[in-house]
Amino acid sequence: MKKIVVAGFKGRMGSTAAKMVLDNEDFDLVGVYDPRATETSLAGDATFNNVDVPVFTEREAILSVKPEIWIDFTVPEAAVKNTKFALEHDISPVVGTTGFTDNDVKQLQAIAKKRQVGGLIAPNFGLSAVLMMQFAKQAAKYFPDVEIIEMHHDNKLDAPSGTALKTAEMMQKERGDKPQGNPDKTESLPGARGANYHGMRIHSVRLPGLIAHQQVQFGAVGEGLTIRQDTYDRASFMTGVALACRKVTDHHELFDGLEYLL
Ligand SMILES: NC(=O)C1=CN([C@@H]2O[C@H](COP(=O)(O)OP(=O)(O)OC[C@H]3O[C@@H](n4cnc5c(N)ncnc54)[C@H](OP(=O)(O)O)[C@@H]3O)[C@@H](O)[C@H]2O)C=CC1
Ligand SMILES: O=C(O)C1=N[C@H](C(=O)O)C[C@H](O)C1
Repeated sequence: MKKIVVAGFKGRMGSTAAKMVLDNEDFDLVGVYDPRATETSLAGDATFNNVDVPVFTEREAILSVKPEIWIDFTVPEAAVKNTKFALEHDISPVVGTTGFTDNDVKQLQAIAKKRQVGGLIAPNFGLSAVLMMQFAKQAAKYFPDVEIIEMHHDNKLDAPSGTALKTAEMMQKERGDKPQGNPDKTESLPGARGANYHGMRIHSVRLPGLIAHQQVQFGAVGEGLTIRQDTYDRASFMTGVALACRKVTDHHELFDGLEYLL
């Protein structure tokens, strides 16, 4: 049984992940972490079947339960520190928190390499999203004019989404830099053309009722191609999180994307 700790266990994703760990016979939930938690155990919390799992508010204290895997769905400032802490204590991170900079990822990969600890940072654990990114990368080679429209629930903190940024990065490797649209364009409302990533435009929609959705829309002379992915339930992310928890300890480096473990 893999001993797992979940950081951000009160959040939308953290609570879903903690329940997935509890429900999986290959996994043992040895603790949950939130520095602002006031309870000391999950016993008494019906969301988690009243199981007696310790609640930690201090990172150091987590070492007492000897976790092998650290699942993280928190906020970027906390997640970068948590991932560093996990790697430095030979705990394999499985991180879904978005908002890591390229520099954060490089520094954490260096620590993982030095300590020979396996881990994963993935902006999206949904298989449909991983495929959408790969299809978009393929298409960008032939259709360099492209815009990303990502759509999320209105409680989301970061924009653009981690998935949109990763999609743009992957497409940029194929198409390079290319300004799009009319060079003489004007914007009577600032931001009307969206964020600019090496010439590609990214538009972030935030609405109640949505979970996570993305459309990658390509245009060329006389034709167009749209690749769309929809998340209808956060449970869909758990296939990828569980897969990562099973595989990550077989490795000795920190991967940046679920595709490296598929
Ligand atoms: N990779 C993927 O597939 C997915 C990634 N995400 C990403 O996961 C992250 C979380 O999303 P979501 O669950 O919707 O957000 P929520 O706001 O619902 O949850 C975030 C949780 O983090 C907790 N938290 C805040 N600060 C800390 C800290 N210093 N240490 C530990 N926990 C802390 C919050 O607790 P408190 O209430 O006490 O502040 C809260 O419970 C986001 O970055 C999001 O983009 C989301 C969906 C899928
Ligand atoms: O905050 C979310 O909800 C999601 N965040 C991730 C992102 O920023 O890409 C993954 C998914 O889109 C849901």
